[in-house]
Order: sequence, then structure tokens, then C-alpha cells
Amino acid sequence: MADFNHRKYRATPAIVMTDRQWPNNTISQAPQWCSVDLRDGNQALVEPMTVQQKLRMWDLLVKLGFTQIEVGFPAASQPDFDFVRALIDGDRIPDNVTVQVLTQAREELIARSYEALKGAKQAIIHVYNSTSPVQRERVFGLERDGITAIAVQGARWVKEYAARNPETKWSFQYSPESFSSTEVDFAVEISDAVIAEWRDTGAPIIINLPATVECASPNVFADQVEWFCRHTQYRKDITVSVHTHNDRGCGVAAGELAVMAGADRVEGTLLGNGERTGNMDIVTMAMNLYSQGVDPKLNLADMDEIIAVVEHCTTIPLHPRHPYAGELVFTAFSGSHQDAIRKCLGKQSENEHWQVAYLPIDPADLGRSYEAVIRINSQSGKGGVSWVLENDYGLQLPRWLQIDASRAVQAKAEEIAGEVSAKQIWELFDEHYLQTARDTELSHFAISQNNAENHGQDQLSLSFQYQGQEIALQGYGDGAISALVNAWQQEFGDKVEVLDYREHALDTGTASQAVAYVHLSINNQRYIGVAMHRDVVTASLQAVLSAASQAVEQAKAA
Ligand SMILES: CC(=O)SCCNC(=O)CCNC(=O)[C@H](O)C(C)(C)COP(=O)(O)OP(=O)(O)OC[C@H]1O[C@@H](n2cnc3c(N)ncnc32)[C@H](O)[C@@H]1OP(=O)(O)O
Ligand SMILES: CC(C)C(=O)C(=O)O
Ligand SMILES: [Mg+2]
Repeated sequence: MADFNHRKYRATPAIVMTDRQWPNNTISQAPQWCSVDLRDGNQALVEPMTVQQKLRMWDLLVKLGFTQIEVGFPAASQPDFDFVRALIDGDRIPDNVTVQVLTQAREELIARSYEALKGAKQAIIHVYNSTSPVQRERVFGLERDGITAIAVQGARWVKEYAARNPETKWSFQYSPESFSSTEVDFAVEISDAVIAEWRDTGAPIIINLPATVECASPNVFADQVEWFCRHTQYRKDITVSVHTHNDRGCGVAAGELAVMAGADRVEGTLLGNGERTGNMDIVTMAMNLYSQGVDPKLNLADMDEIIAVVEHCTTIPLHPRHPYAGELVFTAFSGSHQDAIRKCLGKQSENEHWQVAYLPIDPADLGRSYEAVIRINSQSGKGGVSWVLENDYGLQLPRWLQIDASRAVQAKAEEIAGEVSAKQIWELFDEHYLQTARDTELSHFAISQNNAENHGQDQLSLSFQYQGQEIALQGYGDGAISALVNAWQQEFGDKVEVLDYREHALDTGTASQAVAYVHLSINNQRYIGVAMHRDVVTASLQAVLSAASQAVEQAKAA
């Protein structure tokens, strides 16, 4: 039995700050994005990406509009080194894109990183060392001063090697790794020491604050970032970047709150691949901005391509409920959700803001079709069933028919304990309504329109097939349906009342058809008839016969 004991843990200390500003801020523009798919994402894979896979990911990142891309840790392995060379030697880096590489603060690794970047037009050298108490005490066995000395020495090497490679426009980036677990005053102190080392070079400086391990709620991270921004001596001279992980499931929230707290730049990966539970998911954060009317400055419209490339490169399948991208995220099974979506979509016009219940964004923006939005199982109601019949088969069911049809579909869903496809819904509709119409097929009819001989009414004569017999009827009425109802009453002695009648044209693609729906009360019992025909009067008469014949069947069975 595992020792499941919460007393083994303690709370991450909160930041003492009574005048925090970030909760009052909103995000009105996208931060700078830096993709770390090819480094942090890659280092978390069971099988790191091959050069071919990296190139495919690279091409996608460039296409999406990333202008800063961390391409690897070239001093760590030959494939990482070769990939950076492939980008530079293959002239694959567009002028507006800056590559970034990561290195520890060790001279041989820094030297190798510069070697990898030789010939790049512009590049960011990203150096890090770890700063939290656990890292200081248990991993490095050093006091704050010793840890600061590693960072400053690393910064000095970075500066020196940059000076030896002046053909490249360099930017310098420092990460106090494990920032989220580091005392804020020390994070500021060590970062300021690094900045002081770099300031005289004139190179752009990025200080990247990582939640290497997410160990507190996102508001605490936002406090740490705000505290950092307010206490560094060099706020105006630097770009403040954040790099969050998702250990508590709040990587995106922490990224967003950090931007509210002053971060200019956000590092993350597409769909959140990365160490342990992943890096902060740039797709989700960018789409969150998009859904608030903020230009995310990334073009994520071809979501299916993004998923295909990420799955190919990471060999990790996407969760079907992954925000914005998963197969099920724009799908509603619940009846009341389907009903609300159908009503809202019917009222949504092109030139207004999106106002559709249960759909935070328009699925069409990401190349998703509306057909996939509403899917039917036992949780679905009449709204969903009518949506499918309308969208896929062009039927605009009246409300009483929606209710009746959804009962049949519900029964089927319960029987199969699963999803009922659009095709199955159509088959049920056909079996329940259209088959009865075929069983009472109209052979011929003739109407003579109202004239004096007919007492100002229409005269109808018709015959139809019923169980191998040809049955003939004749009657008068105000229109064909009324004449048929009167004829039926007269012939069979039933009390028949038309409760409702609808018809509409149905574009089947090849030829235009009409569909008629009739709701009859026969001897105080309700019956539904539906029929299709290219002639609307034929469809109406057929629908009445279909409904009436059910009363006959029921009387026989009683
Ligand atoms: C949170 C992050 O994602 S950080 C990035 C992590 N990514 C990776 O580590 C992937 C790439 N790294 C690697 O492949 C390897 O670590 C290499 C090739 C770079 C280096 O490998 P090695 O030299 O064998 O050693 P290793 O990484 O284990 O380094 C440990 C040594 O470096 C020191 N060290 C670790 N990090 C740093 C750092 N950022 N700066 C300076 N020294 C460091 C350690 O104190 C330790 O020193 P010791 O040998 O004197 O005890
Ligand atoms: C190297 C740093 C930025 C990192 O990946 C982390 O701390 O998570
Ligand atoms: Mg990381």
C-alpha cells in the first residue's frame, strides 16, 4: 500500500505584496512568442526528433509566423548540432526569424554553441543555471554567491565568444532556471549581475523567468514576475520573458497571468509537448487571445496541419479534448447544448461578434466543419437530431416531428449504448416515416378545382395501394388535404382532424423534391405522416394517407 501522505509536502511561500498591479491588467496585444519545440519539446521525447522531423517542425513554425525559435541545445548532441548547421548551411532561416540555442554556463558548451551558429545572420545565445534553494544546496552544493559566480562567468564567456564572431547580430538570454522555486530577491540579484555583465555590449538582453517546475498556483507566479519587473534595476533595458511548465495543469494560465504581470515574451511549444506534463501550450494561449478579439500574431487557421506535424514529430497523439485542437472540442452531445447551438447559429450573422452558446470560437476559423459540431448519443435531444436531419438531409422538421423523431433516435442510442451516426439517423427516419408512405403508395389522383358543380369546393378522387389492394376514395374540401380527410371520414367513419401541416422544397442535389409533414388526430389519437415527391400536392396527399393508415393498423392491432 502506498504511503499517501500530504504531510510530506509543504506550501510554496506566497509573495508578500499588498500593492500587486497585475490583477487590474488585461492583455490587449500578443506577447513576443518563442517556440521551444525543437529544444525543450525535443529533450522530453522518448526518441528525440531526427533531423528530418526537426526540419518538418521548423518549416511549420516558420509558416505559422514565429520569429524566435529555439532550435536546440547544439552542444548536447551531434543531431542537435547538425540540425542547426542544416538550417544555416541550407539557407533556411528567413531574415525575420532569429534562431536561439540553449547552453549551460560552461565554456566548452558555449564555445560549441557558437560553432554551431557560425554564419547565422542573427541569433540568441541562451545561457542558464539553476538558482533555487534545492538546486543550490542539494545539486550544486553552493551558496548564493557561488551560483551567481557560475551565472556571471557564463555571461562573460557568452560575451567573449560573441565578440569573436562579430558577423552575427547577437542577442543574449539568461534564465535563472527554477525561478518559480527561487526566492525573488535572489532571482533579481543574479539576473542583475548577468545584465551588468552584458550591458556594455549593446546586444539586446532577454531575461527568461522559468516555472521550470510549476509548484504554485498561477497567481503566485504572476506575483513573482511582477516582483521581478518592479525590482530589477534594468527593467527598461531588457525583455522579460517567461517559460512555464504545466505540472499543476496551469501552464497556460501562468503564462497569461505573467503577461498581465509585465512579461513581454512567452516561450512554449505547439500543443504543449515538453518535460513531464509539458511546456506551456502556445496554441492554446494564442487561441485564448484570439477568442478575446486580440490578434495572436500567429496564423493557426490550419489546425489539422499543426496537429499532423506535431504528432509526426513527437509521436505523441493529441488528446481528443485538447483545447481548440482536439477532435471533440467543438462537438456537443448534450441535448440542451445542441438546442442552444442550433438556435444561436441560426441567429448569428456575418458582421457581428461571435455569440454562440457553448462554442467559444467559430470552429470554421480552424478549418473545422459545423457538421462535426453536433453528434448524437443518448444524451442528445430533439435539437441535435433535427440539426443532423436539416444539415445533412435538408429536412426542416416541425417541432412535433422533432419530438417524435428524437424518441426513436434516443431509443436507438440507448440500445447500442453509443453514438448514432447521421446515416443511422436518416435510416431511422426512413424506417419510421417514409416506409409507411411507401406502404400506402398513391396510384393516381385528380382534382377539379372549386366550381359551382362542386358546391364551391375542390373535388378529389384518388386511389392508393394498401396491402395488395387498390383503394379508391372521393371527397370534397377546401383544398386537396381537406378533400382527402373528408373522403376518409366518409369512407371509414373515422373522426379526422388536421392538427398541423407543413411542406418545403428539398434540394436533393439532382432534382428538386418537396417534402410534406402532416400531424393528424384520428379518433382522438395523434399520427404523423411524412412523404416526399417532386410534386408538392402528391407529397401532401401521400403524407395524409401515411398517417391515416397508421390508425388503421392500430385499430387492427387493438
Ligand atoms: C530545465 C531545462 O530544461 S535545462 C536544459 C536541460 N537540457 C538538457 O540537459 C539536455 C541537454 N544536456 C545534455 O545532453 C547534457 O547535460 C550535456 C551534454 C549538455 C552535458 O553533459 P555532461 O557534461 O555529461 O553533464 P551533465 O549535464 O550531467 O552536467 C552536470 C555537470 O554540469 C554542471 N551544470 C549543470 N548545469 C549547469 C549549468 N547550467 N551551468 C553550469 N554548469 C552546470 C553540474 O553542476 C555538473 O557538474 P559536475 O560534473 O561538476 O558535478
Ligand atoms: C532552460 C530553461 C529555460 C528551461 O527549459 C526551464 O527552466 O524549464
Ligand atoms: Mg523548460
